[in-house]
Amino acid sequence: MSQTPQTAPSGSERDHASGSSRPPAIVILDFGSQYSELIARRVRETEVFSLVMGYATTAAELKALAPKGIILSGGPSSVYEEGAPLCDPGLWDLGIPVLGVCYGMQLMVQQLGGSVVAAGRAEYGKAPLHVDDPVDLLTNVASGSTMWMSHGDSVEALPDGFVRLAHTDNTPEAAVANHARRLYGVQFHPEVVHSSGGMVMIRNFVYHICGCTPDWTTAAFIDEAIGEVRAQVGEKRVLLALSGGVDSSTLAFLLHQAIGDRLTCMFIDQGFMRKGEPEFLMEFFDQQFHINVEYINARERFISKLAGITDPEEKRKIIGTEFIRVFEEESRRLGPFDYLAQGTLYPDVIESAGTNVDPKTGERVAVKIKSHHNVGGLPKDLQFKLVEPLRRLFKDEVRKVGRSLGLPQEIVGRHPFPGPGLAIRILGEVTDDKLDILRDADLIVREEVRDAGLYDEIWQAFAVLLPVRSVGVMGDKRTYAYPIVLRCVSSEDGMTADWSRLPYDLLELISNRIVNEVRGVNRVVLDITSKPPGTIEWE
Ligand SMILES: Nc1ncnc2c1ncn2[C@@H]1O[C@H](COP(=O)(O)OP(=O)(O)OP(=O)(O)O)[C@@H](O)[C@H]1O
Ligand SMILES: O=c1[nH]c(=O)c2[nH+]cn([C@@H]3O[C@H](COP(=O)(O)O)[C@@H](O)[C@H]3O)c2[nH]1
Ligand SMILES: NC(=O)CC[C@H](N)C(=O)O
Ligand SMILES: [Mg+2]
Repeated sequence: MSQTPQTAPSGSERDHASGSSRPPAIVILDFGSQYSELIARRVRETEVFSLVMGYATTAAELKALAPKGIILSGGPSSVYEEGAPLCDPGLWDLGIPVLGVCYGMQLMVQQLGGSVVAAGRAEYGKAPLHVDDPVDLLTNVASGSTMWMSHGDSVEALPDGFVRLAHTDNTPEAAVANHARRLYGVQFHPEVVHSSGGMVMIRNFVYHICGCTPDWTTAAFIDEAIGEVRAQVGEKRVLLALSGGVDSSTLAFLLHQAIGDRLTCMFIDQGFMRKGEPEFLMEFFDQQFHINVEYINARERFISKLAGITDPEEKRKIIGTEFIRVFEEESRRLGPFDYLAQGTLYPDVIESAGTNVDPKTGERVAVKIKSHHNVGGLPKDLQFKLVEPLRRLFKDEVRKVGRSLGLPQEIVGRHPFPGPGLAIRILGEVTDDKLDILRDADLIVREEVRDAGLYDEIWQAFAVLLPVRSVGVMGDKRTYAYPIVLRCVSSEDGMTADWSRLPYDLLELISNRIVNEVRGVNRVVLDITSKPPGTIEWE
C-alpha cells in the first residue's frame, strides 16, 4: 500500500462535527477500514461517546485527550509492507487499554515483537469462534459464536506476555490478550452486524476493561449539538437545505430549537423527485409544523445541465454543484446567509471519502465509492460555511434524535431518498420521458410495499430504469421497451445491506402492475445483490 500516507492528520482537525467539544471516552484510530466509523457507532450504542481520529495521532495527543480506551481499526494494508500506516509506538506505554481489530491487531502484534505473515489463504465471511479463555474480553461470548472475517494476513507468533483467547478453524490467533498491560486483539470484526456476540465483546471492552460509564444519550447529543451550533453561527442567519427526508427534517427541528427564526428552510425541486413528493413536503411542514419552507422550482436548469451526460460521477458532481448554485442565488435574494446547513450523515462522508486526508499528499486512507451530492459533489469554490451537526451519525441514530425532537413517524420512518433523486436511478442520460416512466413505476413499488405492510421492515424499496430495451409481447403485439429493476434492501445503516426476500405474490403484483400500467416498460427484474459487493443505488 505504498500510496498510503505515512503521516496522516491527527484527529483534531477532523472533528468539526457533532460532539466535538466533548472529549471521546473511546478513541478509534483509523487505518483506512470502511468500518472505522461503524466501530465508533457501536461504542456509542453502548452510550459511551466515541470518535474516529487519524491513525498518526501521537501518543502525546492521546495522553492529553485521556480517553479511557483506544481501538485500532482494520485497514487494507499489510503491516509488513513498506509504507504501511503505523501508530505512534508510544501508544503501548500510555497505560490506556487498547483493542486492535484485524489490521489493528496485526499492528499491535508486530510492534510489540511478534510476527505477522500473509496467510496461506484469505478468509472472508462468517467463521465460528472457538473460545479458549472466556475471560475479560470474551466474557459471555459463547463458543461457536459466528464472527465476520475479512483478512489475508495472520498472526504467526505472539509477542511476549500475550496469550490466545480464541481461535477459528483457519486462524489460530483469532483473539489475543496481554492481560497485565490491558492490550487486546481480534482478527475478526466484532463491529459488523453479522458477528453475533460482537456487541457483547464491545461492551466488555468499554465497560469492564476501560471502566466507561454510559452517559452519551440522545438527550445529551441534542443538548451538545444545540450548544455547538449556537457557538458556531453566533447571531448569523442560516439557510437550511431541506429535502423532507429524515436527516434534513431532523436538522430543521434541531436548528429551530437552536436559533429560532434566524433559520430559513429551502426546498429545491430539482425535477428528480418522486411523484407527489414536493406537494407532500410543502404541505406537511406548513400545515403540521407551521415551519415556512421556501419552494424553489429549479426543474428546467437541472435537467438541461444533464443533457447528454451519462457518467454517474459526472452526473453527481453536476447535481451537487447546481444545488449550491441555486442556494447561492437564493441567498442573494433572501439573505445574505453565511451558513448553509445540510443533513449530511456519516455514510455520505465515508463513501465520498471525505475523511483522513493527508495534508501533504492529499491522499485519502479510505477509498472513494461515490460522490454523495452533499459531500464529494460540492463545488470547490463553495462560499458557504457548512453547518452539519449530524455528520458523525448514522441513520438510525438520527431517527432516534428526530423522534426525541418530536418528529412524527411519518417523517422519521421514511425510506432514505438520495439528493440527486431519480437522476441516479435512470442509468445513462436523464430525459423527461424516462423520468415520467420511473416516477410511475416508483409509485407502484411504494404503494404495494406499503399495502403489504412491509414498508417499515425495509430500508429502501425503489425502481431503477435501465437504458436498454428488450422484446416482449402484449395484446398480440410485439413490444420493444425498457426494463425496470426492483431494488429492495434491508440495512441498519446503509453501509452494508442485504436484498429483501419479498414474498413472490408481492413481486408478482408489482411486476404485473408496472408492465400493465407504465407505458414504455415491458419487463421487471429483481436485483439480488447485497452491499458489498453492490451498492444500494445503481449509480
Ligand atoms: N431537494 C433538496 N432540496 C434541498 N436540500 C436538499 C435536497 N435534497 C437533498 N438536500 C440536502 O442534502 C442532504 C443530504 O441528502 P439526503 O437525501 O442524504 O438526506 P435527507 O434527504 O435529509 O434524508 P434521507 O437520507 O432520509 O433522504 C439533505 O439532508 C439536505 O440538506
Ligand atoms: O443524499 C444522498 N446523496 C447522494 O448522492 C446519495 N447517493 C446514495 N445515497 C443514499 O445513501 C445510501 C447508500 O447508498 P449507496 O449504497 O448507493 O452508496 C442509500 O440510502 C442511498 O439512497 C445518497 N444520498
Ligand atoms: N480487514 C483488515 O483489517 C485486513 C488487514 C490485512 N490487510 C489482512 O488482510 O489481513
Ligand atoms: Mg433525501
